Amino acid sequence: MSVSVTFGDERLAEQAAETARRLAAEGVPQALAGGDPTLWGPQAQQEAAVRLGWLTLPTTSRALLGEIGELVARARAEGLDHVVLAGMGGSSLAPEVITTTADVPLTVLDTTDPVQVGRALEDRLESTIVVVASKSGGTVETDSHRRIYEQAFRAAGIDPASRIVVVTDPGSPLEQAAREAGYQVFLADPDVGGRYSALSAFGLVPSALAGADVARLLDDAAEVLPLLARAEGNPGLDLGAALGAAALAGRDKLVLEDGLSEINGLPDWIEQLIAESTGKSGKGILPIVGADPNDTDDELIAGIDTDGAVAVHGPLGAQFLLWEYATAIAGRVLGIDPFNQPNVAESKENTGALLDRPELPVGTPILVDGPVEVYGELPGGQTPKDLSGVLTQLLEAIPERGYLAVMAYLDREGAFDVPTAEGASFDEMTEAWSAADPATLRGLLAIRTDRPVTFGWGPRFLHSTGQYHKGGPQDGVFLQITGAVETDIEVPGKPYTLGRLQLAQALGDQGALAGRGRPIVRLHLTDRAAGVARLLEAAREV
Ligand SMILES: O=P(O)(O)OC[C@H]1O[C@H](O)[C@H](O)[C@@H](O)[C@@H]1O
Repeated sequence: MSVSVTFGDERLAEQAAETARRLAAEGVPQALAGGDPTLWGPQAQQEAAVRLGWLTLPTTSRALLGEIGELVARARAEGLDHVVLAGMGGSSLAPEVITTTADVPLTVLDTTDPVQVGRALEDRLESTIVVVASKSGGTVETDSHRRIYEQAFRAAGIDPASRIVVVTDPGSPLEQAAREAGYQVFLADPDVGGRYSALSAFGLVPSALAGADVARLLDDAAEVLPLLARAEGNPGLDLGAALGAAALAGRDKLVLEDGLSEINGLPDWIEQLIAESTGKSGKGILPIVGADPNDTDDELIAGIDTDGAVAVHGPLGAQFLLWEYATAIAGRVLGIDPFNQPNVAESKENTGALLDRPELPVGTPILVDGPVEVYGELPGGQTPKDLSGVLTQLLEAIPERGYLAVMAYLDREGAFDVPTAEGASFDEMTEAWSAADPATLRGLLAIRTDRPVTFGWGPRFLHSTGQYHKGGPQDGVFLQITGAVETDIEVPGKPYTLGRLQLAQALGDQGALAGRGRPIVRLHLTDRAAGVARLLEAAREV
């Protein structure tokens, strides 16, 4: 196995080398590899003391392999061939990369979209096994999924205890509920934060059930371990020094490229790791996924097994550990605590308060353009005549070093349901999917500006880039998209439906962003399919 960090940019290589030398002289690599919690200053020390367990996971997680193997064998013997993972952020992003890279199917539920959850429920319930994964055990989305699946299994005459497996931290409310219900429980290492948990039970249990070789993942990570205490020839130090030094020098937009890499989807996982770890106290590195570089001077291109100003080569297990270590190093360089997420709770609290109200305060649209209603206040105060005018005004409002974030509280797989002509070629099908996919908006807007345009699915991004949006540099402009719900799903035992929760999540985050004075507009699609089509059409007219 070869693991390396290489530089395609001389200036960056020099800055990184200088920073790495300084860190080595301070004894940082050795101290980090040894789990020293004092590296991020006195304020971070208490949290860091219980957040460095990821450094030993490549060896400690091996103890889980026996029990995981037995679970996999049982699932196979019982013909449970549909693996569903309910988990947000760090509790699902790693398994998603592991299984897409291994090319094995896993249905990930990190959404409150009723259409998307409904599709999963209708898919092979009789042979479904659900992994409910939540470190805290209190995450509302995951709690809702558990309740919904319990009811669905019971209604189908299936004992939920034979189909629900839980991954959580010891002592969490989910552990208690799971024990009472008789579910199999995997307890994760509590000294590992969510976004650092790829090589813990959170990454391994669902991935193994789906058919990925998780022992191999640990082997590949274990090979990196001995390098991490080194002052020289330490790829984690080189990467962390590069990320930190570049950001300090103003290159704080991190374009993640994975070109023809065999590792599939790692940028989505890195996005959470970097955004939540660094985006706070008005500082941070903004990860940009799925976008072409703009060649601006605040951009840093990082390649995963492909070229870049900095490039990281190595198998997936090694990549996980390297990026985690590098993020901790970058945190030290930037002077932030890489283990907390101080602003995530705000939107959640807003959502909770909104759900207590009899009606959600949606407001009155300032403009209606066919199937798209526009809510909020446009920067500049004037209301344009149509949707493309709205998009133009948002693009014009992006500050010099800022960005536009598109946040779609919609069904992330909906585009694949679009009817395609019989006998359509793959290219024709791709074209049809792209024309029905809200994510297509990102690229259409990106070509109208040289500022970064990011795209996130709500509420998934709330557990990832949401921290950066609220805690990082206050130069974002925000575009929310919500959609009408035709068939809603009740959350058993709760006074809300998924649709209401989803809308409350959008409004809760809107409140947090608007409260910071950030420009934010919500587009509501009164007909989802027609709304996406109109939106993409309007973006082409900008
Ligand atoms: O695993 P859970 O406790 O359910 O948490 C899932 C996610 O929730 C929060 O929003 C955190 O900011 C994330 O870092 C975490 O990954």
